[in-house]
Amino acid sequence: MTQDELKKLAGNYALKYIDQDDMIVGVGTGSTVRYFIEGLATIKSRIQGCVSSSEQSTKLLKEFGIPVYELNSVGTLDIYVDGADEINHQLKMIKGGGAALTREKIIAAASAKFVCIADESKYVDLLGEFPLPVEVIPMARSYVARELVKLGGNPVWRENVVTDNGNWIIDVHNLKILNPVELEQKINNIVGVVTNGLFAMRGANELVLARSSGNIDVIK
Ligand SMILES: O=C(CO)[C@H](O)[C@H](O)COP(=O)(O)O
Repeated sequence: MTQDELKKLAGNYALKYIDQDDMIVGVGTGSTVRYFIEGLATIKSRIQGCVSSSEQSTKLLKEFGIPVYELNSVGTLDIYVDGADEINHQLKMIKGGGAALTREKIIAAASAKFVCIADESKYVDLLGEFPLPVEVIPMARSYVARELVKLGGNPVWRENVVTDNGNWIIDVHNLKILNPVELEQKINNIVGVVTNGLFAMRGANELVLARSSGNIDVIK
């Protein structure tokens, strides 16, 4: 199966988590989530709506006629479904390839359960081959980059990308992430960093993993 077919498999499988009527579902961003949203559209009469992690997902949800709520107007969400750029065996992730990491992290924090949907290529032993995205306040870009070098990384500014929050992204290459929780905290402590793409303090609760064979494994 192609990677795209596997993403679709994982996205569709996650509909099983919509197991009550009138749920408000947290949705992430990206090509795997796109399939989840397409699936949600087929059961939209059963849900109340969604909280969205990006302008891109909001647009798609609205095109499908799915109501989109502000996070501030709802309580704790039962479920948040999102993809990942890398996920390890402890279900800690690198996210932010689509530059939506900050809103994704906020909704994940405000949800009781985080279900990650991914194809097998994302499942890794060690995080860090995928460059770690860091969202920064624009005026802090070069200061933050110098601090990231001190942590052993090779920061590269993702030019021409402005996040939904009006900020910039630095991708940090060559990090061997042996302690994701510690690194997440260290990077978040650099002044000018909004957040970084390590989802380690709050990882996923379950991973819906589409194996290249076409089988789905649910890893908890
Ligand atoms: O973190 C993300 C966006 O900020 C995405 O979840 C991540 O990039 C995976 O995307 P895709 O499903 O397209 O491979």
